[in-house]
Amino acid sequence: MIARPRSPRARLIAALDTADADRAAALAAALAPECGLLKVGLELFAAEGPAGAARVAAAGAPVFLDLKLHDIPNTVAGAVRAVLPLRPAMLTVHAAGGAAMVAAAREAAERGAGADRPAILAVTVLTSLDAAALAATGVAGGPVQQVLRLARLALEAGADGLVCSPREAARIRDAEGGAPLLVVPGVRPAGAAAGDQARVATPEEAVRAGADWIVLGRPITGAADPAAAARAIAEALGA
Ligand SMILES: O=c1ccn([C@@H]2O[C@H](COP(=O)(O)O)[C@@H](O)[C@H]2O)c(=O)[nH]1
Repeated sequence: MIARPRSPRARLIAALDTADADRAAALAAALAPECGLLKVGLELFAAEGPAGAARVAAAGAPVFLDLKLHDIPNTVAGAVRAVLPLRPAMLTVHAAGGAAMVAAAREAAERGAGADRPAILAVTVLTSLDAAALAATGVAGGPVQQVLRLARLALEAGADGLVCSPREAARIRDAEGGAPLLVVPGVRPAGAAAGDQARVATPEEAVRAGADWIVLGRPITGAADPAAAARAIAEALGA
């Protein structure tokens, strides 16, 4: 399983959100030397399938397969088995799928790949949801409470780590300690547009709050020079 990052550059995960495999491959080639991992998400996977992910992996950096699996345990276990040949370093499931589903994902990964398995990360509360949007889904108590509740559930069920916003990272560290891997999207360099992200902070704030890895998409891929944008973020973290 993937080890914690040892340098500012290694902390950086570039999200390659595009439906175009040629563009994803070009971004991957430019960004592999500048980042710890390259993230393949729903957009590329829905458009190009495992072949799209394989083109990103060909750039040489470990791949974070951010599929946010959320289904009955048997189906999630099958999906985990199906993506193992891509050898992802990280794979996401939704904590809201419940303890049995998270446990099924972990077991399928272990059985299929042994020590070489991907880290199973549980997404807590999407960073695009503010308190009002979360309340509208029927969840009372606000994002922090819900993140902490889902974090405990997922870790007890066998998740290796969590996906949360930078706003909850420190609270998770207080509650769960240093062991869980913490992957944090909703990160914006000072002055960058938040877009649809609701719970955001800067890269430096996210790392100070306890993030192991930070995920940035549009601030990197939307830049005129994505490699330079990634380098600037790593430099701000002390590279
Ligand atoms: O709660 C979550 C979980 C995953 N993501 C993913 O991270 C990137 C963020 O992209 P930006 O362009 O930097 O906003 C994207 O791929 C999401 O699917 C997230 O944002 N929030």
